[in-house]
Amino acid sequence: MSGQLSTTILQYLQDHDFITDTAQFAHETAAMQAALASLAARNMIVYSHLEKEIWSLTREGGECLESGSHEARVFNAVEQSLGGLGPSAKFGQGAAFKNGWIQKDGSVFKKKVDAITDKTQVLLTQVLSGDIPDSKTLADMKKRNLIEKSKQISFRVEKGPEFSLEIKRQETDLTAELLQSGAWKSANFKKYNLAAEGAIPQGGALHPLNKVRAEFRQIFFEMGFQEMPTNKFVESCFWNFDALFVPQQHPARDMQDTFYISSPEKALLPSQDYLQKVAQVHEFGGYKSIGYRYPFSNEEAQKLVLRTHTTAISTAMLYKLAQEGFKPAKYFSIDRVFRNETLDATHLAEFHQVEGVIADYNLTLGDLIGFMQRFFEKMGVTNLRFKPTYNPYTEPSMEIYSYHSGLKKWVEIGNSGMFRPEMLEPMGLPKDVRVHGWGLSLERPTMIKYGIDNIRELLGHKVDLEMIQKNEAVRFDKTMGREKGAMEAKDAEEAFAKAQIVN
Ligand SMILES: N[C@@H](Cc1ccccc1)C(=O)O
Repeated sequence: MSGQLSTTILQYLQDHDFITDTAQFAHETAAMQAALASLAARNMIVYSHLEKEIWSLTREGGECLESGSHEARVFNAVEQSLGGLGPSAKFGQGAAFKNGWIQKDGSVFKKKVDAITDKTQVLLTQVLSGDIPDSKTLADMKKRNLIEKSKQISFRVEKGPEFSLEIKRQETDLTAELLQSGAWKSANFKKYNLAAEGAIPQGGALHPLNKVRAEFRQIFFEMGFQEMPTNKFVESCFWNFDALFVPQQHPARDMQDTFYISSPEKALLPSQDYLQKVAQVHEFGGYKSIGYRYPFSNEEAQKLVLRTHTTAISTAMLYKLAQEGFKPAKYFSIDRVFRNETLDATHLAEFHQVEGVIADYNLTLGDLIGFMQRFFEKMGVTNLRFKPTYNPYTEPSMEIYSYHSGLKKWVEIGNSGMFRPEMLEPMGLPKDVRVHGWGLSLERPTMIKYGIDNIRELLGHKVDLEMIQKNEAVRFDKTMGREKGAMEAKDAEEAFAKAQIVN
């Protein structure tokens, strides 16, 4: 509280009982209000707002007050030179003519009278002192941009029940000292300000990707899936490609598509036995396959990459499952993958892949289609179609499409398939075990749910931390279409229809 101003107010009230208008103190409004609010909180004063419309001079008006009106300046300059007058020459001529101050003699201006009274300047002085001229004159001055109307806030103040000249210290806390000394009996306690806004708590906030990830995880857990350990970004080409029966010449392995690691230079290879079997199936086939018939290179298999899909982890998990003695399993993961993409509003060089794998005896393509329908239904996407496609590691393979009612077309939302025998049998999985797999990106549904249309606002160095902090903790309207009041199935379907896998 500004002590000086408070003292002035109290002093004045002591002598006068009330202040009709604090404008008389010519003090800044905000400081005045703060001082009054503080005194009022102690019941020392009572105050109310006054709002007045006042006329004040514009910058131009101020200039005219100082150097004379435009017309007076024209009058004074005529017969010498109007050149130095600037815009005043233009503005003032008309009025100087109208006032009968000047006349035109051929092409030159001449004075018509000897002396003038600058009425405009006089009026400006009046306005400044609060002496307001008649409304026609006011309107005229306003039109000439000399004066403007503004609001002035001031206050009416009177003594309050606790009025005194002395501002007593107010206690904010009941302390042990106050209690022990007995001072609490006479102490003056500061009132709680229940209308004060609390301090914004410092703390972390969940990123939208984390929130949507949590929703996907929930669906997977509900459906009996176990989470795969995806906590490593670097993979060998063996696990990222070879074990998946991706030929060593496949375009996806090109530098343009995949980030290679230069140091360390080499990864460890898996067991000699498994490596042999994988090399064998690439070179010569087996399990009713004719293979790719090229010389398999261990060096190529040992190269290190930033994993291009989490299917590398699924593959290692399936291998482990085979080693430990096969039991039916359902695995999922949601984690980061890297691809050497051209960056644009919907593509980054890294994104998160949602991936699922189901391994069981004698699964069919029908089982996969049925499962996909149930899986996507949990997210509110009910209208699915499947289109045959090609993946080196699945056969058959299906792109998953959903009808986008906004775009009025079928849009790809995921990729899926049944892993090939060339991939599964070298692992030692029983022959009648079939494995479903599918994947989609986490970014696309998140962008749709949170209304973000540029991926760079979601991930990377351009992310606005405030956007993350201010995001709702819970989206009541946009959950996966399961709870009451959840996103309309149609909207959810549309949202997910946009969630295309980046492949
Ligand atoms: N790995 C695939 C997704 C997929 C996983 C498993 C089976 C089929 C497809 C991708 O990156 O798009």
